[in-house]
Amino acid sequence: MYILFEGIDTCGKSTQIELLAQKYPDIITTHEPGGTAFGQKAREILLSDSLRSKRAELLLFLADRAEHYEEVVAPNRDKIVISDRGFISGIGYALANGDFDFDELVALNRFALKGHFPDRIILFLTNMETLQERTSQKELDGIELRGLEYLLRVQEHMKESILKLGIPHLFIDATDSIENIHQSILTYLKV
Ligand SMILES: Nc1ncnc2c1ncn2[C@@H]1O[C@H](COP(=O)(O)OP(=O)(O)O)[C@@H](O)[C@H]1O
Ligand SMILES: Cc1cn([C@H]2C[C@H](O)[C@@H](COP(=O)(O)OP(=O)(O)O)O2)c(=O)[nH]c1=O
Repeated sequence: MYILFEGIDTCGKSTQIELLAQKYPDIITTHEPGGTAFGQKAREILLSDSLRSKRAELLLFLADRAEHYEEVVAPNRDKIVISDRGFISGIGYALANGDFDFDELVALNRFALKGHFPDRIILFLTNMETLQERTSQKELDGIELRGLEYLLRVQEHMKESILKLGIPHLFIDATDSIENIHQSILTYLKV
């Protein structure tokens, strides 16, 4: 089973994935961008936000996704693979960042994933207050420096995209406690 943990920066994805990985060592945990050797190189370029072309940025995230699918997801279809981010980030950040068309982005991501969209998506939904509080605790990367309003627009695009695509999902209140969120996820995944 291929599961995405999705949401904007600091919403709590990594914290929850770490809890699951500790409890269920057989779960394969990974992330985008940077889940492969190629992806690590792509991640450096992408997080520096140094590309002039928004299309170049999109295509580099798609190349990371294609390599990640080939190297990490496809060989483990018989296991539980949880990825910290995936194509919903791809669509959400691109829609908030430039004049891209939703259907075009879906087609490009379908191509990168060889038609294999995730089986489940868990989307963490945060708010401005929590976003301000948590981003103030960290050094922001180039994409995060586009601003908190940008990130909240990304979040809206993520939510709309999941609903439009009809992929089975769970929306999480990212402002809830770590333990409550953990229990909600265990119940949803029936683990
Ligand atoms: N439910 C929560 N309540 C309070 N703080 C949280 C919660 N989940 C995560 N955090 C804290 O918020 C910060 C970002 O969490 P993280 O899991 O790294 O988010 P993401 O992976 O989505 O960027 C970390 O300092 C983490 O300890
Ligand atoms: C996977 C992906 C991520 N991104 C962005 C989201 C993040 O700002 C950045 C990845 O940084 P990362 O540190 O992995 O995210 P987080 O801060 O949530 O731990 O790249 C895209 O713009 N498009 C994509 O397709």
